[in-house]
Formats: sequence, C-alpha cells, structure tokens
Amino acid sequence: MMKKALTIAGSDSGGGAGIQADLKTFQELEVYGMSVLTAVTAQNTLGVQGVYPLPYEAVAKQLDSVLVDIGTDALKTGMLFDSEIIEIVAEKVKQYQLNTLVVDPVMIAKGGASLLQTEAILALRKSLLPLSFVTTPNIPEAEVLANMEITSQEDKKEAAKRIADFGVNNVLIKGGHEENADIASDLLFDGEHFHTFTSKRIQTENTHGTGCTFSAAITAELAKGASIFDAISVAKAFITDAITYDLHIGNGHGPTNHWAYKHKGVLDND
Ligand SMILES: Nc1ncnc2c1ncn2[C@@H]1O[C@H](COP(=O)(O)OP(=O)(O)OP(=O)(O)O)[C@@H](O)[C@H]1O
Ligand SMILES: Cc1ncc(CO)c(N)n1
Repeated sequence: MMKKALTIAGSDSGGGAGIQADLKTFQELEVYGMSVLTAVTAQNTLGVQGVYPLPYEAVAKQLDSVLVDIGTDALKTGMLFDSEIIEIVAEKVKQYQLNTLVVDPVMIAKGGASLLQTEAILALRKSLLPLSFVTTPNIPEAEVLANMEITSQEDKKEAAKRIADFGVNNVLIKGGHEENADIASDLLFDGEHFHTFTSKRIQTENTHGTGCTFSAAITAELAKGASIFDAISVAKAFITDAITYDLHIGNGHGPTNHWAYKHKGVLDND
C-alpha cells in the first residue's frame, strides 16, 4: 500500500517553495501527497508580491476532509501565517492522534517577506512544538525560537537543546545560512545525542525553496517508516542533488530541481 503524506502550507505561485515544492517532493519520493492550504502567495523568483491568508474555516475544513476520509502516515507544516491557524492545526493533530508531525517553522521568505506574524512565535512554542516529532529551523528561525544569538557550533547546540525543551523529540538546525562555510552542515539533537549531516556547499543563487523541499523529503521518508536518522540522510541527499542540478528559471533566485535525485542519470546525459 502506498504511504501517504500531508502538507499544511502556503501556495507559491512560482512553484519553487511552499505547497508546490512539497507535493513535487512527495511525488519523487513515491508517497501519495495531499495538501491543506493556509494562504496564497503571489510569488516568483524575485520575491513575494502579495500574501493572502485563507479564512480559518477553510483551513479547518480542509483538514477534516483529508483526515476523516483518507488519513495520513506523516504530515508537515510550512507557512502557517498566524497563531489562529497554528491553534487549528494543533487541535486537529490532537483530535486525529497524528504523531509523525514535522514542523518547518517558516518565518521569513528569502527576500524578507513575513510568512508568520511575530505574535505567532508563542503559539508555535506552546501549542505546536510539544506535538511535533521533529522541527527543522534554519539559523535565524532557531535564534527566534530559542531566544538567543547563534554565532558558533556551541551556540547551535545550546539552541537545539532549548528548542527541544518545548517538547519536540528531534531538533534539526539547518546550516544553509552559514554562507562563509565550505560545507552545508545540519545539526540534529535527538534529546540525547548530537549528529551532523554534511554536504559540500554548492555555489548558486538558485536556492528558492530549499527549506520546504528538505522538510518535505524528511516527511516522505518518515511516512514510509524510516527512522529520523535515515529520513534526514535521504532528505540531505535529495536536497543536495536538487541544488546541484538547480534550475535557471526566472530572473531572481531560481528553484531547486526536484527531479534530480531520481533522474540524475538522464540529466547527466543532457
Ligand atoms: N548552497 C548550498 N549548498 C548545499 N546545501 C545547501 C545550500 N544551501 C542550503 N543547503 C541545504 O539545504 C537544506 C535547507 O537549508 P536552508 O538553511 O537553506 O533552509 P531554509 O533557510 O529554511 O530554506 P528557505 O529559504 O527555503 O526557507 C539544508 O540541508 C542545508 O544544509
Ligand atoms: C508559500 C511559501 N512557503 C514557504 C516559503 C519559504 O521558503 C516561501 N518562500 N513561500
């Protein structure tokens, strides 16, 4: 039986991040993908031109429709926009007893547009992280969640521990923003031990949607029954290939190539 994965996120009209990145990733990793939209963004490779949240009722109804009938083996959250939407998601996760929840605490798009209201950080910490199996902040998001600056590896570890204290089993702090490093290194804290997942840093402007794609790949692998360690290992290979075979689309930060992980051979012969 095909496993199922659900994303609760915003739409990126440009197709590189958000719901679109998640569904493409689910498809490539061979799980059945479903989506609950929280907001529509007018967005392209140059930035975010508009943000239009959906009515709360629409978010709750989509969740009920999917979960009453189809169910899911794992789910992820991306752009949640405000605290009311966070509370709705938390309620539904409890009601339907969903325990493989991946929270990508999306706050700000690469161009600087806000995808989460500041007051919603509290709801994220209090209502959603305690229900989560893993959360995947980038460094600025980890700084906000842990309420501290991160300037060293030791800081990263301290921040991971502080975020774990909100009740989430696994904290993965991504190193994509460490632009001076020659590696892209992500730090996992599983409540007891630290592990790092490392790849070489690829020099490219086309990194739109890396975070969404990465957390969607983790979600797909967890849906198929992988351990957290194996799920992150596959996701790291998936995102590294997607960045290596980046797409020169649009005039700004182009998207990653969701097709690359499974079809490198074809791309190499192009
Ligand atoms: N230039 C790069 N080369 C190799 N790996 C990268 C690069 N940039 C990001 N990554 C990897 O991509 C994954 C996503 O990390 P990143 O920190 O970019 O997420 P993010 O900031 O949440 O993304 P987004 O901008 O989509 O919100 C991580 O595994 C990170 O190490
Ligand atoms: C809709 C949406 N979700 C998440 C991100 C973060 O990359 C984005 N740019 N757009």
